[in-house]
Amino acid sequence: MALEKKDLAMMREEYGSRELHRSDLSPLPMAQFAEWFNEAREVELDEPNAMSVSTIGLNGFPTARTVLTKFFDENGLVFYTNYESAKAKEIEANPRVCCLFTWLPMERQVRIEGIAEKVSTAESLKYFATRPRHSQIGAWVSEQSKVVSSRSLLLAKFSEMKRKFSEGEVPLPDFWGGYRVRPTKVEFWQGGQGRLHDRFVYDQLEDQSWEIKRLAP
Ligand SMILES: Cc1cc2nc3c(=O)[nH]c(=O)nc-3n(C[C@H](O)[C@H](O)[C@H](O)COP(=O)(O)O)c2cc1C
Repeated sequence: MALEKKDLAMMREEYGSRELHRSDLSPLPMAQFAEWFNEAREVELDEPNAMSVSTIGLNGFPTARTVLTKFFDENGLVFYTNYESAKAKEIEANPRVCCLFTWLPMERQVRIEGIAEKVSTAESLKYFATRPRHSQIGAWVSEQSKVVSSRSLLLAKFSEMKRKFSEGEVPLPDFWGGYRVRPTKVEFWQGGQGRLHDRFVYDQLEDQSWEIKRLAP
């Protein structure tokens, strides 16, 4: 059912359930991220590890898609994908990416700009081994981002791969693996009353230390 334009314009939430003060912040952005991420898990948000990753398309337009973060630490965030997908080609041409987490029930957003690089095969293998078997086979089946004439073709290829790998472990495809996004700039946004939101940005300096600044909402 289509919303009246008027109704859509009236859709708004009042924020302000929490505040973010400079004194709350960890000196390191990924430590601060860990704190917020753990809080998102504690309140049982749906898929808090889902993030939108933006790349610069080969045509110059920015482009974005959702992926799942499977690991993070002080060195950055890791997600897994097909190394021949559109995003992979874009990262190869320009490794500058932006990751966005939107945790609406907590009135929070985290924006992470950084440089994407492939993780080692050993790291991808370690993660691949933990995936359910059908997901491992799925990685072999999908030529991600390419045009496919029908779903039945995909299903036929899935059956073929299932037969091929009917015994033993499913090997890691050489066209599949992880990217680590090493942050260079991280912004934490906490919704505030009267749209006076709290925003703090961590900028990485040349000596690798981090400078924290409050931004106007
Ligand atoms: C909730 C959610 C999680 C997703 N997780 C992944 C993921 O971890 N890795 C991945 O390659 N694609 C994932 N996708 C699919 C991507 O959004 C995207 O369609 C796909 O990676 C192809 O993107 P590309 O053509 O820009 O390379 C996910 C989609 C959604 C909605």
